[in-house]
Amino acid sequence: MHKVYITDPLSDQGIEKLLQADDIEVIRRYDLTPNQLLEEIADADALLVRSQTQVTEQVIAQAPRLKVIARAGVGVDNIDIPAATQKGVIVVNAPDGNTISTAEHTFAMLLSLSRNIPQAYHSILQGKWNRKAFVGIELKSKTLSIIGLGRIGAELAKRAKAFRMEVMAYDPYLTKERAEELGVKKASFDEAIRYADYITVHTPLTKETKHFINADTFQNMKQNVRILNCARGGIIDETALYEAIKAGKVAGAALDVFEDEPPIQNPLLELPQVIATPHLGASTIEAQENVAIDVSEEVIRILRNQPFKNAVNLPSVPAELQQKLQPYQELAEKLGSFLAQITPGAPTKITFTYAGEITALDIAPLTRTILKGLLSHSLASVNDVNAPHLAQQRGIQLIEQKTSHTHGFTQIIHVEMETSRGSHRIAGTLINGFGARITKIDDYSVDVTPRGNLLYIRHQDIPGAIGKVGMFLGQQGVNIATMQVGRLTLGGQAIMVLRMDRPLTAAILNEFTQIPNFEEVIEITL
Ligand SMILES: NC(=O)c1ccc[n+]([C@@H]2O[C@H](COP(=O)([O-])OP(=O)(O)OC[C@H]3O[C@@H](n4cnc5c(N)ncnc54)[C@H](O)[C@@H]3O)[C@@H](O)[C@H]2O)c1
Ligand SMILES: O=C(O)[C@H](O)COP(=O)(O)O
Repeated sequence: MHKVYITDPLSDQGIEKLLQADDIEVIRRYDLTPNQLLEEIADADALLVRSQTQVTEQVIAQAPRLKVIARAGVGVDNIDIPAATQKGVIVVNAPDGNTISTAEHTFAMLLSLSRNIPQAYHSILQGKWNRKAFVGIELKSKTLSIIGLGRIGAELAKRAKAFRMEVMAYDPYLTKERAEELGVKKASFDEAIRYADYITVHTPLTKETKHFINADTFQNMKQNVRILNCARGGIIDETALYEAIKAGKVAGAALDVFEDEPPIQNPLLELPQVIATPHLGASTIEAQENVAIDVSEEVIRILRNQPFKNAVNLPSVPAELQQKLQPYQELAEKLGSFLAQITPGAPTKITFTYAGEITALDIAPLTRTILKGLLSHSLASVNDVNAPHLAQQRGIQLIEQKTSHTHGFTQIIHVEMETSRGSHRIAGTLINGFGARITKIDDYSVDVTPRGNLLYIRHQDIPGAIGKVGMFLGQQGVNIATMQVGRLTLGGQAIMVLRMDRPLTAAILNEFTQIPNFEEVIEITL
């Protein structure tokens, strides 16, 4: 039974599939202190959060069974992604489900800011009828600059256009075609800042966007500019914003997010020009249902080892590619595993070479799988998520290449591993109707099904070697299912690969290695 912990409130309708799954137990624990969280989630297989739960390195370390952290929303800045990646924990989010709600909320803030609606409401509740104090401005013909024209930025642009605003956007990934399609002017950062009547930020919070809007930026803005942040606290420097409002440069600000949430004694909230909401961008019935459905489905797929879509710490593999690569996955993992078992020493360089039909595909996911197979023999808890990271951490050089040399096969995957104690190579293919085959080990051509209990023997090619192996294993009651012999020259070095019906005991293996002329005897489990 998989244990799924939900530590921020999610829509009941949205998590229905999780609640109904026979193999899943859902445990809901809200408003935990950081210490309670550490105590509670020790047996979690999955953790579902919104923006409130801080999923730190310590939290991840505390949950050794954790396979997936799912963020029911967009921003993953409350999750320590490097720590999750290192531990092989998949992080998924729900990038699409709250786009419209957040764009609408931003637009509501834009209108509220322009017409002083929150301030006027507050005043009327106090019994006042002060029409002069709340004279606003129209949106029509004003310039709105959108910093970050992604999903939310683009939806906001459409709404602003409908209100006949001039829309400018700064986004380094914005193409001319996309800007034209949305009817927005593609601007430089400086232009977006200099000519705007309203500036709204819709980027993620990253090292680059932290304090993107700062004291210097405010200097370059128009007098009486209005500022909005419904993305992430920290993109705008709050101290600089406070000073700019106080100095009369900024006429007003609308904030849904803060550098520290909840904002306690934040001086910005004392200014009458500032309107604020408590991180409500995604808080609609629809958005909450959407994101909860999205992450519930992802979590179920991941716990059941099925393909999933929105991993933040794994390059996404389109479903069509995933389907085409599927038949190669087993071969890839077994090649890595076999090679690791015959190659002693610490890996320094691994070269992955692909030839034939397979080169038409994006082979990066296969490289990750081979690497997982390779590293699993020396490291604990390796998976597709952390394998490249673990290799990089250990200074292993990874080379991925494609070639046209198929050596007569439709496709070939070739892996060479160099270690502190030498190097070995392995190649394999998929044979139509027969499945995966190892076709080469170092320079020896073989035809080995990479499955089960194998015995790899390196020996001198002398008469009687095969008989000795058969006799020895027969005496031990071990049946040989298949046997492959590879040699380069008559009487030279040779190898044997046997498939046995059962594994050998340590004592039998030890006795085997004592037989003269068998230079290396390695039992391989695939
Ligand atoms: N207030 C809320 O409740 C709420 C709800 C949803 C999302 N958000 C936040 O809104 C933000 C945007 O979400 P989204 O779904 O539109 O994301 P998105 O990934 O679709 O869009 C982000 C855009 O920012 C651009 N960008 C990245 N770095 C940039 C930079 N240095 N300068 C300019 N542009 C840059 C990207 O190219 C991208 O187009 C995120 O921070 C997210 O966490 C907040
Ligand atoms: O990044 C997001 O999706 C939003 O900030 C929403 O956060 P929430 O799920 O805590 O409302």
